[in-house]
Amino acid sequence: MVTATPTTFTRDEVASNNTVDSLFIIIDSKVYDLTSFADAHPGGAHVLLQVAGKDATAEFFQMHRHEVLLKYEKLCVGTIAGETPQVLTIGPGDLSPVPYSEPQWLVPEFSSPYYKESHRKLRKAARIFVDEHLRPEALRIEESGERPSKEIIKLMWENGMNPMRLGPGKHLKGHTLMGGIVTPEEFDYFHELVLTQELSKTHGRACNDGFLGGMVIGLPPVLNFCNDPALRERVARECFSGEKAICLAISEAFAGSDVAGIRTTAVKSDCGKFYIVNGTKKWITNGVWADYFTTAVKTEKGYSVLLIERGEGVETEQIKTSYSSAAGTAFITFDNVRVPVNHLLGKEHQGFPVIMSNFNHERWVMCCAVIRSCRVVVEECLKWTNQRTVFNKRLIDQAVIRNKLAKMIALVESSQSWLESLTFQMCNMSYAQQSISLAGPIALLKTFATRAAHEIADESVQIFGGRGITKSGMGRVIESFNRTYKFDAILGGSEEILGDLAVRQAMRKFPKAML
Ligand code: HEM
Repeated sequence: MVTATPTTFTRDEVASNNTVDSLFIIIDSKVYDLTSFADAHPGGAHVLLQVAGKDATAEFFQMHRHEVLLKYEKLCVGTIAGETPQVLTIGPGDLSPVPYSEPQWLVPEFSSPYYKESHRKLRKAARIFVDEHLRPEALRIEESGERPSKEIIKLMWENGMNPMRLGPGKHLKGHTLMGGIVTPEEFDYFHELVLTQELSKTHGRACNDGFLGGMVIGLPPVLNFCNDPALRERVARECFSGEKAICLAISEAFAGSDVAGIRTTAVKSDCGKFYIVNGTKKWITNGVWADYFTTAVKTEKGYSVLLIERGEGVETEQIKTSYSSAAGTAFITFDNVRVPVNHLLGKEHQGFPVIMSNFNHERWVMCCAVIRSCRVVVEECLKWTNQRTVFNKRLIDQAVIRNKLAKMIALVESSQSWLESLTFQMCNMSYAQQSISLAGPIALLKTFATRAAHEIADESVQIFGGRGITKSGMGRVIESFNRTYKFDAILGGSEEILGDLAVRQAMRKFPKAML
């Protein structure tokens, strides 16, 4: 029996620690003393006793994510003399060595016309941020349903992330972006794509919305259409810094993708200084804790958009959806809310252009995120199929599994290529041109990407089996994706509405000549 704890062991020394009173195992040439852990082991003490004193590397990686070893590092008491651990530990910010786990532009032997050095630096810095700060917070609150902490939003602000998430533009002026990696002037849609894709690697779909998703869609109408410069500056400053939260309040129980169906009304007060707002809003991301509501209302001769501040007559209630409450999805009631007339965004009765103005950008952001999440799922499946043995073969050794993976990889790669091609167009078109020429293609891409997500979610759960429907352990990313990918297929315009929009827009350019 080993009495002291040396840093190296022989395999024979480990073999003699094979009882309940002294239970050692080897995983990847490292020695773990599980004597006092065995009774607390979530998989039971019995399975550990079966491998006591032995090399349990294969058994361990069939049942656990690598991160379990990192979390329980204190159980490691040494290594096997003369052996070097083989399992790679991916550090914060590192690229994944798993094939197809990174977009092509990040694979060393591939080149891309789209990305410069500043995009690569931003990728690295953003991933370090996600690995070190955002994912740990996301894992915690995805489960508890809490609002993202003030500290994390402040950290995002200090790194210039919050204004960057609204894309290129004059709102970036004066901000230091990720320690100065990229200047406000050179920041383009590819920088935004990189940031959005990195931020979506939290493994928590609701948290991705919780981390200021409401600001990404609720603040642009204020920046672009607020008629009162002082109000605009104040709201921008408060929302970027996380001091206050904003959301976009358009959809209602009566109207989802059908914006024209809204019933919330705004009537001018007799004194002419206020709008009196009455009505309800539903499925409003971040609405539970929002201080500002960029709200679509019906006015006497059309639709208008008002910036409503939380106050008397504004009530918000959490809606329990299939993802976590960390997104703060709200049902909102406006009951005789008095809104000062300088809070009108754009022109009275001409709110449609204001409502529509950010839709393309919102949908494009959703494409960036869902496509990256699909790739995370592909990575999980590739890792699992290489680790998991069934019928004495690894899953990857089965042709049927390789076929599923081929389909999933092709869907991710084609979506990303289309996304990059459209992003290049965005970089080279004015805002007005984008509205005319890209609304259809972006709508189609979103529809395609969420259909791809549907296929990928379906195949991934088949590959993971029971673990794909289990919230913890090996399949937790797969379970979460299956529960939440539909949010992208509905929010920002449903697949059906967007497909229809794209074809209708194309028909406007249909030549008069007959075939
Ligand atoms: C350092 C050694 C080990 C640690 C720290 C550990 C820890 C854990 C943890 C935290 C879980 C909960 C699920 C998860 O979070 O993944 C778990 C589950 C489990 N463990 Fe271990 N474990 C160790 C070694 C082993 C070994 C060697 C075996 C098998 C011989 C084993 C078999 C299992 C089983 C069967 C489950 C349940 C998995 C499931 O239902 O999918 N564990 N273990």
